[in-house]
Amino acid sequence: MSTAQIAFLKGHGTENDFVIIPDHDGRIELSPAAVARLCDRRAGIGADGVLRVVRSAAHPEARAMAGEAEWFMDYRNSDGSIAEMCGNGVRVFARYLHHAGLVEAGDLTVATRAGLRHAHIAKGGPEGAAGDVTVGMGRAALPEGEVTVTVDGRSRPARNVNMGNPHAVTFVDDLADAGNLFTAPAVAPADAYPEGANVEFVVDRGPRHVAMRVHERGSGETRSCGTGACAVMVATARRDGLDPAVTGLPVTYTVDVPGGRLVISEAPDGTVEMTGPAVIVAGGTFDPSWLDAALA
Ligand SMILES: N[C@@H](CCC[C@H](N)C(=O)O)C(=O)O
Repeated sequence: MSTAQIAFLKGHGTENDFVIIPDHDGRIELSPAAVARLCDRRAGIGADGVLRVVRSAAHPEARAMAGEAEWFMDYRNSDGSIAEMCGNGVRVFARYLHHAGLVEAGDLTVATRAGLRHAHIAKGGPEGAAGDVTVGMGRAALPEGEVTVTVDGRSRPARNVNMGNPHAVTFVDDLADAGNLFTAPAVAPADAYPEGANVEFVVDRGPRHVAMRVHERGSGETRSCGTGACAVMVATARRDGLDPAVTGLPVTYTVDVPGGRLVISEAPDGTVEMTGPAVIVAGGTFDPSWLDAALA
């Protein structure tokens, strides 16, 4: 790492928060330990994850998408691990691009490890309020097979949903039943999730309205998870006997998370779309030698 100061911003989507590192030409090497230190809420900047903003053409994993998406979202969990996809991250990534003057409000396409994601940045409201960002999240895959989630010695059936990344969705009577989500709930069988799982606990709030808590793989309990909320929407719709591919009608749910509210729809072609807020709250610089010293 060079000794030049590194610029960062801090942003969140329904309080799923990120350190954003603009690295347009792909010059910054972020080791897992450096990511974990940046995300440390006491010894670092503090976040659920890192969004490195790189031109697709400058990143080997995204070069093939450069013709369709100028920007690649290099997402990392707070423990430094890499995940395929981050739904709130795409909204905050789009907000950053707009905030930095790199894109106009309206439609844009973002390259991610799960492929291309199409987003729409709504024009801001009155008095400078930021508009919501909508993201096309692709289709949910629903692998067959029984899955269980165990908390405090009690096992519950769960639905295996893949939104580009893996989720186990289970229904509870009370969100407190999820217990302490700082540690990962046990999910079985292990071979249903060879790469680990994000685990969502869901309660009903009303017609087509649920609330959830989540333990995120690689980040612990977070205040929101966009892919998790989409997995919850699809699992809840199927539990409610609703499948847009069968009825030919789209279905929409409101999903409350501890950090806010997301609105999620599934279309008859199976594509899932999520709308919610995305905010940039601060920016600054850090000296990379701080990371080196901290990690030495
Ligand atoms: N917070 C994210 C999901 C981030 C990735 C996840 N922890 C994983 O490892 O799959 C979201 O908003 O989707």
